[in-house]
Amino acid sequence: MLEITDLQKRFGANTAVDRVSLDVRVGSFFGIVGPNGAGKTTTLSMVTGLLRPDSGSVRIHGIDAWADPKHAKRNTGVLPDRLRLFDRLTGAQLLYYSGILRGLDPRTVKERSADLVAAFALDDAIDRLVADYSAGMTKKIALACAMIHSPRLLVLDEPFESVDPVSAANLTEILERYVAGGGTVLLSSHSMDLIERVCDSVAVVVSGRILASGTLDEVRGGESLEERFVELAGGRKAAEGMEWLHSFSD
Ligand SMILES: Nc1ncnc2c1ncn2[C@@H]1O[C@H](COP(=O)(O)OP(=O)(O)OP(=O)(O)O)[C@@H](O)[C@H]1O
Repeated sequence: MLEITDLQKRFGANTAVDRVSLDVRVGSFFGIVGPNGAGKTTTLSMVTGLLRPDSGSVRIHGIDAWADPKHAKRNTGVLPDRLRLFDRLTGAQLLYYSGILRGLDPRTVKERSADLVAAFALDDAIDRLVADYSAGMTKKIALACAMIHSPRLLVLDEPFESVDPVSAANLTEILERYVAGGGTVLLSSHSMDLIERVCDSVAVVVSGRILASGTLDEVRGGESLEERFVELAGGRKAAEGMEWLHSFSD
């Protein structure tokens, strides 16, 4: 479904993504994990056409995403990192806008919107301005907007950040059903538990490089994902110093 080859991005002297290659097969639930600043968002932004790579290629369903972005984007639904939504629209208007922008006819948009609102339990909020939504509700409406054109691939940057456990379970179920129906999900998350529960494959990115990737069991190698992650990320740092913190100012 997705073939990333030798993707590279530098910001000045900082190589944020260093020759990353990754294959995500059709029907896979693929997780990317890595410490803060590892290059996850930069990689996902280059996959979804939001950031131009310095070199390397991205193929989505066989289409070169940077040579033929229009075609590739038709196959992709995106939940970007810092959500920039048209939040002076109501949830219903934002869904309608997203559907029309994706070339759907108004009737189809309305039908799908009703299904999405029910699935994401947004009934009470749908006629309110998105600007007034909580962080978790904003994630939900953004994810609903990303799914309305029934893309083959969903690329989700930290979809569960600020989402309560009940809503996270609800979102997970929606995504699992999407994958069971032949969809493919690529997501980044800091929640090892969640990745272990929902993903079949995972890649660990550290300092712009993929240090491990494969099925969950291959990457874990008999340990928990968290243990493996900490090991690959360079181990825990002992919390030393800052004795002044215990000298309380009163
Ligand atoms: N627009 C930019 N300009 C300059 N540097 C950037 C820019 N975007 C990202 N970086 C740098 O690239 C590196 C990778 O950042 P990125 O946001 O991809 O990390 P991340 O793995 O998503 O981190 P987090 O888990 O904290 O969200 C960091 O060193 C970051 O400072």
